[in-house]
Order: sequence, then C-alpha cells, then structure tokens
Amino acid sequence: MENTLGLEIIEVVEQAAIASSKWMGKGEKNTADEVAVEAMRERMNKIHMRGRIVIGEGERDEAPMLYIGEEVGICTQPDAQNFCNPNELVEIDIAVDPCEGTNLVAYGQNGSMAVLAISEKGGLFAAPDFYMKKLAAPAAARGHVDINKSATENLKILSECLNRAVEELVVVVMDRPRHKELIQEIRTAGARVRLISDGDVSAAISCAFAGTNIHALMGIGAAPEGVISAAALRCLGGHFQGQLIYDPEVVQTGLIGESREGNLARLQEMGITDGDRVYNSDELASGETVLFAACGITPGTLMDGVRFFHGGARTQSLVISNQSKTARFVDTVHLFEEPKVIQLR
Ligand SMILES: O=C(COP(=O)(O)O)[C@@H](O)[C@H](O)[C@H](O)[C@H](O)COP(=O)(O)O
Ligand SMILES: [Mn+2]
Ligand SMILES: [Mn+2]
Repeated sequence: MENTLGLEIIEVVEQAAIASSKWMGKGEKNTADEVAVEAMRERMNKIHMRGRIVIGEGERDEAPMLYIGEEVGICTQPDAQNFCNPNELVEIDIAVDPCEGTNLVAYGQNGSMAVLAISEKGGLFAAPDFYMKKLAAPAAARGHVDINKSATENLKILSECLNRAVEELVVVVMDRPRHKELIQEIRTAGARVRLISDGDVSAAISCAFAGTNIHALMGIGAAPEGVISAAALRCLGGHFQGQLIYDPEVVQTGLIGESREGNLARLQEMGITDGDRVYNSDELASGETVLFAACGITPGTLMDGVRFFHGGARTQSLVISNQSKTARFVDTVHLFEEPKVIQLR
C-alpha cells in the first residue's frame, strides 16, 4: 500500500494547505476550510487507490466536509475501468482534517495544518463526532502515564520517565472553561501550562518529538482529531489515550447534543456499547499499515506555514509511516508559473 501512496499523500496535504493559506488572516474560517476540503478532494481523486473517508470533519459546526463514507481515488470513480482494475487494489480507509485549526488560519495564528491518516480498511477507529478526553506524551512515558490517573500523578510519572523535574515540564491544554480545574491542578503540581485556542493535533504530535518543549497534551478536544493524533503517535511510539466524552455538562458546550442519555443512545446505535472505554493509540489506529501526513498552513512547532513568493510557494510537510519507520520532513517548492528565481531561504 505504502510505496507510491506515501509520496502522493504529501501532495494531498500540500495542496490543501496552499489553498487554505490563501485565506490566512482574512477572518473567514468557513472559506479557509472549504477551499482546503476541495483541494484535498481534487488531489486525492487523482491517486491510484480505492479510498473511503472514515473520518471527515465538520459535522459539529456544519463546516464543509469530505463526508464520511465518501469514496476517493481514481479507482472509485465511475469510469474506473479505464484507469485501473479496482479489484486488484487494497481498499484503504482515510481520516482527514483538511484544515485543522480553521480559526487559527482565519486569524493568522500559529499551529494550523492540513492533515490526514491512512490505513487499510478497518484500520482506523471511525470516531463519532463527539468530544474526547486525551492524554499524549513522549515515547519514554508510553504505558506509564495513564488517562485514569490524576494530572498530578501523571506529571510525577512523566518527570521520572523524562528525567526532569515537574517544574521543567510543559503541558499543552486547550483554553476552555471546561479545563479550569485541570489547568489549576497542573500549575499547583509545579508544571507549566501552554494554553492553545485551537489545534490539539499539533500539540499531541509535538509530544513525540524531543526539542519541541511540549511534554504532554491533557484535556478534552474533538474525537476525530484524537484518531488522527493517535495514528501519528502510534507510528512514532509515543503515548496516546482517548476516552469519548458524551456528557454535555463535562464539555460545557451546547455543541454536543442535548443530553448525556441521548448521546449514550447515539453511541449505542453506532455500536459503541461502552461509552467510557479508554482507547490507546493501537486501538484508535489498529491497522497493520498506518500512514500520517500533515502540511503546515500557518507556522507551527513542527512545520513552517505556507510561504508565497512571486510565482510560487514553499511548504513544509511531515509524513510518518509505521512500515518504513520513518518521519520525513518534506520541504517543497511549488512553481505556479515559469520561474525567474527560486528562493532558497
Ligand atoms: O481546534 C480544533 C478545531 O479544529 P477545526 O474545526 O478542524 O478547525 C481541534 O484541534 C480541537 O480538537 C477540537 O475541534 C475542539 O476542541 C472542539 O471544539 P471546542 O468545542 O471549541 O473545544
Ligand atoms: Mn480540526
Ligand atoms: Mn478542520
């Protein structure tokens, strides 16, 4: 599955990032999202594959989406027999977030990216559009920290695993009223908190790279983003656990459905019988082959954002594979017209 796909999906996230970045700082989050979705769809449909979207994103705020169940790739098109023998190709599942951090793009802030994860059919947890409590941490802490433990306990464990004082740890938390107590607890324990307004995928992945000065992600974000983060952390050997959150009182937002009971019933309908189950990265991204790709839209901890120059643009992407055991940082110059100058730096 991986050989050429690994290269082609770089272009998928690059095209989405370029399209979205044209709307950076324009205050129009839906347009920044829409153009990323379209660019991602268009490029994906040129790939020689039989793909199916298992996680599209945006139902919650009715953002444009590559909808769940949508078939993508040349070999799913009506005229597929002209290009390929659909039966010969492995069916793959794809989780996408064409513009992760739409607000960040709209307001010109750091940390947005076009991102996706791929596995063979059935290899990614088809997360409902719910919230998810998340715990991400570096590989050294994998299996030692635990989402069922308190933040104080986990910080102590992290400090031992990473051989640094609790005061030397930085925890990313989304800046939301629901995290008031969590933030207080982390601060009381002695660690430092980096509050983010959006973009918890970037924060989760950053935990797996030493040098980012991010040692954990704690708190509640969206479930689809949890699966995408888990795919990256699974490949990188980092720690990721997620637990669906179905109680509107815990999330403190009206965007999750009317009641705890109603949400539990929705989960049952989807075949999720234990709403409190804790999933680890191997369960959220369980496939034998897992690929992850992201391209910075605005600058971030791991990747630079899209930079335009006269006649072109430069992007930075990250492609991670559990098969080749690689994390590739890809720096690409895109030429929109006949170049006069290619800027090296
Ligand atoms: O910040 C985020 C928004 O993603 P997007 O809609 O693709 O721009 C995600 O990283 C978060 O995980 C998540 O969507 C968020 O925490 C849920 O929204 P909220 O109710 O504002 O906390
Ligand atoms: Mn997102
Ligand atoms: Mn998005």
